[in-house]
Amino acid sequence: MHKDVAEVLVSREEIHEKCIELGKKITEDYTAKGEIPLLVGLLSGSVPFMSELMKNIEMDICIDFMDVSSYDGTTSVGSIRIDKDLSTSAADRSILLVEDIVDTGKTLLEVKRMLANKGAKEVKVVSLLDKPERRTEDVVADYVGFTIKNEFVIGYGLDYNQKYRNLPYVGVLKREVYE
Ligand SMILES: O=P(O)(O)OC[C@H]1O[C@H](OP(=O)(O)OP(=O)(O)O)[C@H](O)[C@@H]1O
Ligand code: HPA
Ligand SMILES: [Mg+2]
Repeated sequence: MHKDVAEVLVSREEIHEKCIELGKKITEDYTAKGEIPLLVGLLSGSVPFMSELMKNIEMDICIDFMDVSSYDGTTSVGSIRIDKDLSTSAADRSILLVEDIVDTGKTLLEVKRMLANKGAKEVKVVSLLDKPERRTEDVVADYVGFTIKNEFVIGYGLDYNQKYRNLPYVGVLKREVYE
């Protein structure tokens, strides 16, 4: 375990199993409604989860990425900045947004609004983690891997000041690292 991790919340094996389960459910749901989703990953946090999840979706999906940022250290700055927009047209597409975590919900709410403004037919969300205690916005993910307690987590895409994204598990960051 990394020296800055207080506790492992979700192991790499649990994430692996969850991605199989979520991929199966997403395949079934989209097959049933006859839609091919455009998977949109939010950079940078969604990268490890998206790469694991997409391998378990058995349809001819397309993928794209957006880069939006809202966090400085452990603090949500309240407004989001777009650093990279979609390369594909969102018009009339069934979009499945891929997130590492839904925390306050601000990022998700803004991105959902942007995609709706671009004419997306549907915007659903799959998130590896959900931290409902911190929610300030009325927004939910349609598919959730793990619901976690209100602690700052790192690993499997999640960072603290751009560090720890490569850890193969999700862990709680030791308070002494940021206090
Ligand atoms: O629900 P919220 O309170 O909006 O927080 C969740 C968002 O914040 C983090 O992204 P961040 O802006 O830190 O960018 P990153 O993915 O590059 O780390 C995380 O990856 C989510 O996208
Ligand atoms: N860890 C890392 N990034 C985050 C978190 C978190 O707990 N919440 C929102 N962005
Ligand atoms: Mg971040």
